[in-house]
Amino acid sequence: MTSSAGKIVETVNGLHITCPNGGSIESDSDELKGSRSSRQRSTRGRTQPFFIGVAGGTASGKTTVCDKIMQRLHDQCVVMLSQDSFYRGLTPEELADVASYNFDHPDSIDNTAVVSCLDDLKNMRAVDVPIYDFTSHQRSTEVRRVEPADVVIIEGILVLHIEEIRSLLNMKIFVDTDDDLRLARRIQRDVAMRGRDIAGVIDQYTKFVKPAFDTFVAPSRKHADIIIPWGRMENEVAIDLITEHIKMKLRQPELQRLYHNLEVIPSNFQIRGMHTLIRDRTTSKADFVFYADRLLRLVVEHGLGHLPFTEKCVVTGTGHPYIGVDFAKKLCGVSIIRSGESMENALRACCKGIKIGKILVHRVGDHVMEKELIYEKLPADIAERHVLVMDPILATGNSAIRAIQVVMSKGVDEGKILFLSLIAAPEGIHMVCRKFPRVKVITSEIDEGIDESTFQVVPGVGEFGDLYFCD
Ligand SMILES: Nc1nc2c(ncn2[C@@H]2O[C@H](COP(=O)(O)OP(=O)(O)OP(=O)(O)O)[C@@H](O)[C@H]2O)c(=O)[nH]1
Ligand SMILES: O=P(O)(O)OC[C@H]1O[C@H](OP(=O)(O)OP(=O)(O)O)[C@H](O)[C@@H]1O
Ligand SMILES: O=c1cc[nH]c(=O)[nH]1
Repeated sequence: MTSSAGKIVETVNGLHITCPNGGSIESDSDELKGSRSSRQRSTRGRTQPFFIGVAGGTASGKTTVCDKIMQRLHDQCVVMLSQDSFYRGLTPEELADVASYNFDHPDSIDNTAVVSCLDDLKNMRAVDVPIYDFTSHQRSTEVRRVEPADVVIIEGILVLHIEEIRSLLNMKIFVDTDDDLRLARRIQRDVAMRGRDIAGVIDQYTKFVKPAFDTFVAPSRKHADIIIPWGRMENEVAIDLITEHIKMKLRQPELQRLYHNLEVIPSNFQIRGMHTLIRDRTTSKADFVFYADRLLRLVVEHGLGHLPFTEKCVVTGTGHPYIGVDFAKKLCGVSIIRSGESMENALRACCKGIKIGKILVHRVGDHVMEKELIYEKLPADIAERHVLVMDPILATGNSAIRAIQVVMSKGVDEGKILFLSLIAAPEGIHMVCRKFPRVKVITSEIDEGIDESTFQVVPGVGEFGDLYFCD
């Protein structure tokens, strides 16, 4: 099946998706609503899984919570690891006096192996996970092969206690179950499944399990994003909320999962159509400017939506009150010369009489990475304002970083800066979002990357300034 625009490769919900080179496009309709460019990149290149850590005291129900999350995420590729698999095997001396061995101390686990395993999965490499035998207190000679997945869940009493593990997690869960109930379950389980007797279990609990819970496990609760009350009743509402959040995260472009300060305007076919026009090298200058202006207006409106507001009540033409909001006061724009100036009209059209400053940066000699300030003209009272820094193209991120540094050097708080762009490369997003975690970075599409020799965004548009300003 073909169309004049190219080969039709998918039909989704009645919508035909065309791809000139006949390449494949994923057919999930939710993806179509998201950023197609970023999705194309992620299906071709590496994506990172979503990491969930589930901690809680012994026999708190961590495994059940993980199983339930996995069941609800049945349409995703999910793998589960247990910190227990990484227990160190006991030496002959330790085995000789196993009753004195503290299995609940962080040192009993090979944390280097846990972190290396998570690192491999993060880089989409398969791993061999040890198999631990609770009866012999030894690792088996066999291993379990775990393939990379969209979601990786790791559970264990100490996963939130260990900083190196914690720092890899996108979501941290603590399962909170009554101590009495946990002890009762522990006795039942260790006798039935781990070859222990009741007296031995209680002795181990009093000597090691309870003190370690109080010292390491319970305090790690403060690192949790979510604490799930668990126990006699299984908390289905919590499981639903958690899985909905994970599904939402998985639908987001990968970079948005990494950076809370990155915002990609929700796409639709109207926006995709305008992007197609400005990216088409055969588009006339007049059309390029027309559609770029429309898109820039959307970016600016979206940016303004991130400013603080106050509640305001007005009386409508019917004499009834309408409870609404009042726009933020004290803002200004700063355009990065030259391309950033293309956004000034959009900002003025939205905010009548807004002050707009300008910054000109230039690369230092042949150093693409280093930008020096050539010129700046900023409102004298900029420190009291919210600042919208504007540049349609975020490529390496060096211009944006230099401009943000200049604005901050005038006393503007990082949290009061928004960076607005039309097209952003992942390289620039990493640079800016990492360096300024409190600057909100807003863009309408994320492209594949930067050409290493020209430093242009790919697929990009080309030289935005030339296309917009030159005949
Ligand atoms: N006696 C003994 N205990 C061990 C050994 N290895 C681990 N443990 C115990 O195993 C416990 C960790 O497993 P739990 O968190 O209870 O297991 P779980 O099945 O994940 O628990 P839930 O899913 O929350 O019910 C620690 O409290 C250790 O005391 C061992 O070789 N011998
Ligand atoms: O993220 P970076 O790698 O710094 O690149 C982005 C910058 O490059 C472009 O400007 P250019 O230097 O081409 O000047 P122009 O605006 O005058 O076209 C663009 O408008 C940005 O300012
Ligand atoms: O692709 C690019 C990169 C920087 N500046 C542009 O105008 N385009």
